[in-house]
Amino acid sequence: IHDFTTQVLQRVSGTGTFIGPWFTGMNYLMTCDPMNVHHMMSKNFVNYEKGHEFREIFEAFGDGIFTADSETWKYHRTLLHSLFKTRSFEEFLEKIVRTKVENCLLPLLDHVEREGVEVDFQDVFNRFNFDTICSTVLGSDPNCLSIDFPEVACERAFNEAEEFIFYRHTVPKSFWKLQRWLGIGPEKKNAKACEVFDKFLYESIASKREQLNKKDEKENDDLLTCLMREEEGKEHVDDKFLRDTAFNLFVAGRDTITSALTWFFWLVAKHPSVEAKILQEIKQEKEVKSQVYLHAALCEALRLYPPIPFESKQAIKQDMLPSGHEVGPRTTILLSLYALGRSEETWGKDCLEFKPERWISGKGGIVHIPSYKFISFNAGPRTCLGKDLSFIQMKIMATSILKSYHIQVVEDYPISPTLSIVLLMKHGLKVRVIKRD
Ligand code: HEM
Repeated sequence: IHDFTTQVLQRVSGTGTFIGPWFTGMNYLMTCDPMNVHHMMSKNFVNYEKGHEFREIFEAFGDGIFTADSETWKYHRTLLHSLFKTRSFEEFLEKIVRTKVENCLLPLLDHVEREGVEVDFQDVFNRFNFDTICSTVLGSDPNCLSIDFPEVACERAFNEAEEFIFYRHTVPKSFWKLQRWLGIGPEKKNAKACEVFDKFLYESIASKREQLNKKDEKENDDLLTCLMREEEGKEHVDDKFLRDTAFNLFVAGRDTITSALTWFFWLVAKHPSVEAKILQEIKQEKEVKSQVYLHAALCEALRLYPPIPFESKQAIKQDMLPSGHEVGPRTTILLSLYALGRSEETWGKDCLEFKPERWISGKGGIVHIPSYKFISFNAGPRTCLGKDLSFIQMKIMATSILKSYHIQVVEDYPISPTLSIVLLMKHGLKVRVIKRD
């Protein structure tokens, strides 16, 4: 569907109207025009919100940052910004990631190599990231990543709840609402998954409160503890508020990084010259922040395969987009991040090629590309809050793996994207790992 959308948008110069059959009520304006993106995300930001319909579809997100608008969003944004953008939080995350790599990821890959078996890298990254996000947000590690690939109920429930959201995008509102009311079909499965995941979150919150009340907490730096400490006594900081914040951070931080790393490793496996250049850089640069070529290769993977392939916005008042399209109040606008990353007008004739070099300037630094063109981390006031942290984590993981192993994708393995709100691989990424000398 993403490639199809890209082709259609190219034919209509980047913006067009999509009207579903009359009974579906599905009328959208679709765009991948960077000027429209700049207009909606930055210049006239106040006129474009997520809107009520978005909140209905993304019900499981509650009142967290992803679905919030206006004052509620500002409150969440300021709060999370103050927690994320500190040196100590960056160090806390880096320590968690490095420990997990040393204690779990590398031993698991050693085992896989010794046994000579195939492994699904997407599953490995998903498990790694679930453990990492649990440690970062809740301060505890469920150990999903281990050589026996255990089935962890809360992780599975989270996967199901997330996959389900796409379903609500594809059927008329009245249809899913009826299914929800009757408790049947995918709605029933989703309600069960949410119940399991909510139980896990509420239990974690309760045990944190107990620790804080007893004042026997160790020096905990996890986000939930920081939030409880800083916002103590504020009326709205109840269990529901903490649940919603945690859920939003799980979605933000888990599948996005899984998606980015899975497509990155697939692209690197298909481009041996890129792999050789990354390895050469790893030998020279010990600090992840100085690895320019690896940074460029990750940006290139994110351009071609943006983990969040589309976003939706709703206009509040009548407006005119730079492309000349009129939008009325409550018009839903779908932005195809996927199509924008593959637009010939923005990226040139070689837009479909994987070329990290396009990100490197003559002076050897990273070329600055405005976020309304490289939109994988969103643009304007709602730019992703975890962008810098993501690069640190992805670079540590990519360096640790590539330094020790050559990755070989299983021949003829089917590679195609899922139909979901996050661009994962439908069949995972089956690989063999070969130890380097
Ligand atoms: C490769 C990794 C990542 C990518 C590509 C990415 C991309 C995005 C995108 C496209 C949005 C806008 C979504 C929307 O408004 O519908 C977003 C928002 C956000 N991201 Fe990320 N993200 C990544 C990792 C992370 C991580 C690790 C965190 C933190 C744990 C994070 C935290 C957030 C938050 C809090 C927002 C909401 C910002 C707001 O609405 O003001 N992200 N991200």
